[in-house]
Amino acid sequence: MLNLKNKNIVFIGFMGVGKGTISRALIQRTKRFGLDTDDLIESMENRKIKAIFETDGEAYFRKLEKKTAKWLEKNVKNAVISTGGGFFKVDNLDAIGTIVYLRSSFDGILKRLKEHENADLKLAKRPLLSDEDKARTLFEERSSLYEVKADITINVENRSVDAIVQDLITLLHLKEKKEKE
Ligand SMILES: Nc1ncnc2c1ncn2[C@@H]1O[C@H](COP(=O)(O)OP(=O)(O)O)[C@@H](O)[C@H]1O
Ligand SMILES: O=C(O)C1=C[C@@H](OP(=O)(O)O)[C@@H](O)[C@H](O)C1
Repeated sequence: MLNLKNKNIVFIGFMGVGKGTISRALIQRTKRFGLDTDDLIESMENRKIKAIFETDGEAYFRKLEKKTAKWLEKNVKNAVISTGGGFFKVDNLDAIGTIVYLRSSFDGILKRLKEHENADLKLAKRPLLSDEDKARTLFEERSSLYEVKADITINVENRSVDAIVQDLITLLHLKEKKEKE
């Protein structure tokens, strides 16, 4: 069983790359509890992310992410945490846990989202994906930044959820072993 000194495992990466999906699969494998920062924000505000962006704008949403990050650092341990695509910019990311970056190309992410049976819904709930050109620019701006923040980077393009989770567990065990030495 993973110990990692009760550290949280925190997923970062671009919108739609699979943070929620991989985090839920890891929760099943490790029997840890899981949290999602967008879900925490939606319950704190009692409205959807889309409505928050529409009514109060992105800057307000980013403040809520910072507040969530502080709460996680102070109150949560031994959990699997999935985050929104811009959450990685909070000041205290490192203090929340072991950071796992899920990496894919932009086209790989779009292809997957568009193939999904609820594709329209998946795209509509993400305000920053509504304009494909702008989303591509954002992806290019963020790609190297995610990499810098990561303790572990995993390639997820064209790979099954099971294969990704298996790799991740191996890498987490290796990290655990190194930290014990
Ligand atoms: N490895 C994968 N293989 C196939 N489909 C995936 C994989 N990872 C994610 N998906 C699908 O991609 C979509 C976006 O995944 P999601 O976990 O919601 O992304 P995020 O939380 O990063 O925004 C979902 O429809 C999900 O089922
Ligand atoms: O990339 C971003 O800045 C955002 C990603 C979204 O989460 P997902 O990555 O789960 O789509 C959500 O937090 C919000 O729409 C902003």
